[in-house]
Amino acid sequence: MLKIENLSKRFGGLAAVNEVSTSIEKGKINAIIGPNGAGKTTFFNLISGVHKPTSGRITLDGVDVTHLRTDEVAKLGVSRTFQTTALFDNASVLDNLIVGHRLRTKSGLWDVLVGSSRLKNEEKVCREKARDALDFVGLSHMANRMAGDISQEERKRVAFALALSTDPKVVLLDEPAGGVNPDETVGLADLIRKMVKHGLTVGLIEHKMNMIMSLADKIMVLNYGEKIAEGTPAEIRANPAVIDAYLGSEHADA
Ligand SMILES: Nc1ncnc2c1ncn2[C@@H]1O[C@H](COP(=O)(O)OP(=O)(O)OP(=O)(O)O)[C@@H](O)[C@H]1O
Repeated sequence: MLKIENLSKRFGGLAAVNEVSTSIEKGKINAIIGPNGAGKTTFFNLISGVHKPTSGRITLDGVDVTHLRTDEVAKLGVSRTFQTTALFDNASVLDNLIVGHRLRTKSGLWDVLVGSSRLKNEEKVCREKARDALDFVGLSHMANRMAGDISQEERKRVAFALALSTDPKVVLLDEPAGGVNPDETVGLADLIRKMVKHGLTVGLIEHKMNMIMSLADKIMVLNYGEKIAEGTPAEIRANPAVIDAYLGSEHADA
């Protein structure tokens, strides 16, 4: 699905991502783990067009997407969530989703000024997509709640809904279970499994090792920007380099 070849990103003298080659495999949960500052979020930022790579190549189903902008990558089917879910706290959950969707599918100013039929149609589609996404993540009953009044776990679900509202093929989830309790983590893991069951491909960054080990089909381990291992959960758990760099340390949460 996504093929990443020799991908690097330098910030000044720092190689945040260094010559990483891997793939995000279709219909699978592809996890990325590693210590704080290992380059995991930067890796997602490169794939989703937030940062331009210093070198390397990214292809999506054979199409070169290396230098595309975020909105262009989103239109081709790559969507993502962020570590912190920025919502408009004084707007309803549904309105947050509608605005989020519009930001990703915006009509031109001309459409807005003349109230074109394209815009009206887009608005209708947008509202339907938002409701479908809310339903998928189990928050239909929260549609009219103020975003500022919902729990951290519900914010995480809204983040999933935002990512799903653009009909992606691949969803990149950056610490989806950060800051939520163990029971809620199980619920979010179920939701990730449901995404895959519905045909989505998932990229997953997470520090919660129980969650990663039970969910991932494959795990890539980054350390100081470099890929130090890749394999099944069982292979990764037994890999001495990974234990040394990450699993044996205090970084990985249960
Ligand atoms: N925009 C930026 N400008 C300069 N340096 C950056 C930028 N983004 C990330 N870095 C640096 O790149 C390195 C990798 O950071 P990144 O956030 O990708 O790590 P991470 O593995 O996601 O960490 P965490 O688990 O803490 O989220 C860090 O040293 C970070 O300080």
